[in-house]
Amino acid sequence: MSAIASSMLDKWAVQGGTHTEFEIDASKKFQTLSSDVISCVAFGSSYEEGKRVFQLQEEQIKLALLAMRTFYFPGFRFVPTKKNRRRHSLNQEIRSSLRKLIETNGRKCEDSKNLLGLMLSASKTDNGFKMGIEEIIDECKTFYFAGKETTANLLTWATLLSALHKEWQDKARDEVHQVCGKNKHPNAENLNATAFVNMVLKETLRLYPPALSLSRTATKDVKLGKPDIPAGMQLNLPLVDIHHDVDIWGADAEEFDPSRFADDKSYHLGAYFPFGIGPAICVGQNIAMVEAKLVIAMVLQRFVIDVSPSYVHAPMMVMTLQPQYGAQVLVRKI
Ligand code: HEM
Repeated sequence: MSAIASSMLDKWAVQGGTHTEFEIDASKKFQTLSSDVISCVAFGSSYEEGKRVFQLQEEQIKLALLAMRTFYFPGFRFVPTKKNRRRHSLNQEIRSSLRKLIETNGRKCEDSKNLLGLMLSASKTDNGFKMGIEEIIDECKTFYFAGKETTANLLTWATLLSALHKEWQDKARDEVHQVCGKNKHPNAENLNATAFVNMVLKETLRLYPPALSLSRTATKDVKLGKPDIPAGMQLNLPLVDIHHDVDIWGADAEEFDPSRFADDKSYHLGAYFPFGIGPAICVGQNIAMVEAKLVIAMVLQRFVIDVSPSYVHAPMMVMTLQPQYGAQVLVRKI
């Protein structure tokens, strides 16, 4: 991870050339970085190899959003309209790209402990947990999707908020320099001691949670307080609204204040749940937080960040919460 982050930051420095300060779109940079990290850490491949899958999934998201905004007639998805045919062919192409990727990288992953290696070992066991290739492809699809957008958005909003709140950026950088040094890559031990970075990330996840809401379907009749919920009813948990609720967070709920998470302060499970809640809670939350802490710490080690005059604040929901016109920031080498 640190090698991938370091290579991205080297490219920033080259992009700046002789300029002391230059503009980057943090959103684009972090999309590529998190794609690379998930490809490498989970599947032992690189962004270039997984690129086609990411591109196809982006097109899938656009088509899924269109469908979600349209009135749905049961069975309509089987009608061979132009969009439905494209949806089908995208799914086929993603599956065949992943199948090829598994064939190419599978052998070298077999002895490694990455996700693909573990799934391939599970495909060879004779116990009740044997996984078939189609199941492995399904899991890969989920991990590619879940691992890329969410972490990229956390990094993007954390960078923007640090640029807007220079006092927190300075505190976090001083701490990183003190704990990890100015030139060395942070490691697992010293990253744990970067309390301010952690607080900034947690507050970012409160104000700009990548997943805005969760949905659940009642499997049996239940009574939740006063309302009766019949089996089969779909419930929407408006995570973002709860994270901004003044009754929970106080009158300054809209303000960015990482000190809410000082001294590892935790909140009620139903008040703060950026990674979901219950048995379906995000399986990638630890890797996502390690990645985010590492990348933010490495950015702060090398650059000072300001919001660019060209940045337009327009958070937009595209499956995850993204900046509609990009996240333009000015970076200055230290
Ligand atoms: C900041 C980053 C991330 C956020 C905010 C996030 C958030 C979430 C949320 C809200 C859910 C739904 C949980 C629920 O329904 O209760 C979820 C599920 C999931 N996430 Fe993440 N996620 C992040 C990063 C990742 C990463 C890096 C991976 C992969 C390495 C990942 C893999 C998954 C998977 C596989 C699920 C489905 C779990 C299941 O249905 O059993 N996530 N995530």
